[in-house]
Amino acid sequence: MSSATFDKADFTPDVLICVDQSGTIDRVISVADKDYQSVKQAAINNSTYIHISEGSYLLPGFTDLHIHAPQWSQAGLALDKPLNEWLNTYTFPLEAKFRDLAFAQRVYQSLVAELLANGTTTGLYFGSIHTEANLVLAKICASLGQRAFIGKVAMDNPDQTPEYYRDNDSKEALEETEKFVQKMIQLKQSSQAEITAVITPRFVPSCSDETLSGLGKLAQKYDLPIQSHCSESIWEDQYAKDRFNMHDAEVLDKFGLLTDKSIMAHGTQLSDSDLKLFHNKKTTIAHCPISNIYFGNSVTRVKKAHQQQVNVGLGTDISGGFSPSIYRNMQQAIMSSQILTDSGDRNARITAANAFYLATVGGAKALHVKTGLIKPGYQADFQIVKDQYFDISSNDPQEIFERLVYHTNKENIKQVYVSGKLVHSIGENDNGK
Ligand SMILES: O=c1[nH]c(=O)c2nc[nH]c2[nH]1
Repeated sequence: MSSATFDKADFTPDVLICVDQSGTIDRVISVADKDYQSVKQAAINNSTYIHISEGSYLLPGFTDLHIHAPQWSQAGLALDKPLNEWLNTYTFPLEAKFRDLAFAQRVYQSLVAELLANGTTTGLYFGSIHTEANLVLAKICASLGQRAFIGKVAMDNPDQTPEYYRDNDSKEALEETEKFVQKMIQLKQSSQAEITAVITPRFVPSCSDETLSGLGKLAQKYDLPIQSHCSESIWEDQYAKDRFNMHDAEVLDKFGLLTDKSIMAHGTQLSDSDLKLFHNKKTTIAHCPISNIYFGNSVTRVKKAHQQQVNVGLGTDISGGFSPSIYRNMQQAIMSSQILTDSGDRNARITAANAFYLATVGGAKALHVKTGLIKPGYQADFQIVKDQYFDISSNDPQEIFERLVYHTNKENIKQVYVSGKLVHSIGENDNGK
């Protein structure tokens, strides 16, 4: 199953999906094609054939567009305060601990394994301010086989960050960011892993003007993705207006931080004109529907953004969001859009097919990776998912699809592949049958 369009998921039974040595989908052969049997037999003979049994389905892996890696041990805790109090009370003290690399190793190993087990084959991560701990995360993603985009968090504004957890000044924020970028380039070359550095101003309140501007220039110099938060709560939206007399999105743009490689989390407060700016800049929104319930003060207008041709993907926002599962976030995205509809935005409701598109195609477009679809030329990022209600429910393809969106949990995700490589497995494939 994969997205045909924003509104429709495709279901293709009885196909052979051929993956080449580099982990790219080479051909998708239908049972009606004349070489179906011979290609299948050749794969059985050389032991590369994997059969997906009745009641299980092959789906593209998911992209999680917003993960705060150092907050993993806090997931499901401490969600009782508004954003700025939450940051100062719980989150900055926790992130400050990542100067301890042994602690970073333990937490990051657990997080990346958990995300893979939940079907997330590509992750876009905020690290902490610590260059070395962020490299620990990169090495773990490389060794566990997840495609990863990772940012050293830059935050130097003494008015909005505590002394114990900030870059000392703009010079340090920019130098450490550049050092991280260069070390990631070296690590990518030596490991051949799919890892990329991301320019990461935490958000406008945390950063001085010099840092915002310097980071915009670094993104341009190295042609890198950018991630931050934008208009994520009433407080944060108002902060930009008070400091710059501009919308948050306009501030980010002024500093060169809205590009076609930018992914801005949340956007609950984005106005129509902000969406127009996102469209013009080809910037993506990382929609984090669980987190928005706690911090967003509103529901992100996904349907409106889509209508204004703004790309949208999904994020768990660990730990503003408590769940590492993109399935759980697809469900919440649909439920939250119903609340928006009930509040008077009549066209706001999104469907299961829409949510699945965000989790697959939307995320892949944001990061300019060829994943999210099961088509020749795309990376073989797959999850094999068992429909736990196959025996007792309708087996109409559309209903199977909706059931998978609503009921899949990590126990049902049997195998996960990134670029054709098995990165997670529970249970057996019935190879050769
Ligand atoms: O959900 C969020 N989590 C964070 O860590 C953060 N920092 C700034 N803004 C944020 N929002």
